[in-house]
Amino acid sequence: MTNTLTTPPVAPLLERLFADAARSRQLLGELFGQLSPEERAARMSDPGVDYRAFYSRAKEIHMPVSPATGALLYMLARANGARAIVEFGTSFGISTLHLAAALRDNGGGRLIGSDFEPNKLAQARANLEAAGLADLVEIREGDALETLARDLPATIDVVLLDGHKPLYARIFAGLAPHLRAGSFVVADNTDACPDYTALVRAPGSGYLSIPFAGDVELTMKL
Ligand SMILES: C[S@@+](CC[C@H](N)C(=O)[O-])C[C@H]1O[C@@H](n2cnc3c(N)ncnc32)[C@H](O)[C@@H]1O
Repeated sequence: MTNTLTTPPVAPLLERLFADAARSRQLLGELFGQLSPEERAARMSDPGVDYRAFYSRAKEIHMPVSPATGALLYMLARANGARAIVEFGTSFGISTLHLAAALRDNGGGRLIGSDFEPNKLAQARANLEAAGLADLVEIREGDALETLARDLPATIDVVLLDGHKPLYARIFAGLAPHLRAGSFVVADNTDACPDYTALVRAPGSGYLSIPFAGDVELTMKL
């Protein structure tokens, strides 16, 4: 049985994008090298830090989910029959392509992405066009604290948290009322947001939540 993720045009496009991302990782090292230890710590843990300035300097850098996390996103969205997906942090669209491929194979739906970097928005949209998945995706331009706080689907089946780490708990709080039993939330790089993991792991929170692959948190609404 054929599927969208592992066949052309999506599969070769993802292969190229992951290769581009691996090359851009060196730029990330250089960018972090330009920050003082205090700036580095704040960048990972302070919700009030000027994160927009940092991401502007990182506008050529992909910072994608890993291939394994990408495949997991596709599997989760297929498994729970996702029709509505929200993504905090789209970048060049690598995670978006995995999730939109799942929507296509589920028979359709809507993915709301978010980013504030014009270069990344343009590249992500071009990648979705090239993949034949653009009709399923709306990428909202601006700070996700605002763009993901309005006009959300009544029910959201899958969420990816992958923008500025210290904002996860706030973004999640806005999306949580839309989750249903069986909805999944995947949060990348959660080493940097203990407040978020404490929230979803708390006994009686209404979620089952586990860490895997080092710093990814997988959460299901009970
Ligand atoms: C780690 S990258 C996302 C990678 C993407 N999920 C993928 O797998 O290819 C984080 C992205 O989130 C964006 N971002 C960070 N904080 C944001 C915010 N508050 N609102 C909108 N976008 C944000 C950055 O510009 C950056 O492109």
